[in-house]
Amino acid sequence: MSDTPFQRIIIVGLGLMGGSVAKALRSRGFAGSLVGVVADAAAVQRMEPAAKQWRISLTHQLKSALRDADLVLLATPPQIILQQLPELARHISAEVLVSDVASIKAPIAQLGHQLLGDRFIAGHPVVGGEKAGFAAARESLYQGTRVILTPLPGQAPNAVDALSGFWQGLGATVSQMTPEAHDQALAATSHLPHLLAFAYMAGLDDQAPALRDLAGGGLRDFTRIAASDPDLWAAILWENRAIIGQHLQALQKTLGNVEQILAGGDRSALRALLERGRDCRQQFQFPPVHP
Ligand SMILES: O=C(O)C(=O)C[C@]1(C(=O)O)C=C[C@@H](O)C=C1
Repeated sequence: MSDTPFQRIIIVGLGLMGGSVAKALRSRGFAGSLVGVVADAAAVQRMEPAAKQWRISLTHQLKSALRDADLVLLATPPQIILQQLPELARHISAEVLVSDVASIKAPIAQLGHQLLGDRFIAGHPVVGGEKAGFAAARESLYQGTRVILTPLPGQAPNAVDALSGFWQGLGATVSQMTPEAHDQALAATSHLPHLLAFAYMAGLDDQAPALRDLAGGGLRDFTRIAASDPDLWAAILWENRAIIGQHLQALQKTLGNVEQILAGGDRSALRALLERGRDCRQQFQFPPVHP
């Protein structure tokens, strides 16, 4: 990691995603300066011992941190990124590259480009976990995973290359698409599955006292992501609500179909649907499972 194009990196938000970037950088030998911007003075105090172990300097003042940076990585929830971008734009110098890790791209890319022009390249490492916070962050999180960058067409190729090189240095494979295509695809592969897992468990709430000791790994695996942070997911789902609404309509059709199959007693149609589901799943290339 000594060959990273950036030597002064600021990570805004040291939760699972930002914390994992910091730990990955240090464990791969990054010797430059690493500053973590956290919410407030209490967070600085609370996180100081853990941050020290990873040679991360902490501050809660974004403005003063920005003085000394060549890469600023926004790793706060999307609703916070949308609030932080204007402050960033007011204080940042011309040479700094800014990126983010949010699951939703169109509104962030739009505002980022509007405020920072070529200096902003939106990004999304397609990996995460239901556990939040710096303690849950892992140095291996990005190893073998995909990072999607959504630059403007023709945007400064040097900056895009530098950011790609940064993520590749952490073990990721980098690709590019438009923010709109990203949000359309991720609605199906990530956002709707989260919504369904949360909604399914919410629907079981009344029966939970009777069912709680009767679940196996099936329910655990199907709903693991319903253990994720509701604030974070409310923001992601809200920002992508129009596209998710379209996907929900398609899903309702599928479920209506299943209902008809069951009501009509069409066992071979049921089997065919399940087979189609299994075969479809086999086409996906999932990221590595981390312990
Ligand atoms: O593994 C999980 O718990 C995740 O939620 C990861 C997951 C996903 O696969 O949907 C969620 C959001 C991220 O932006 C990317 C990946």
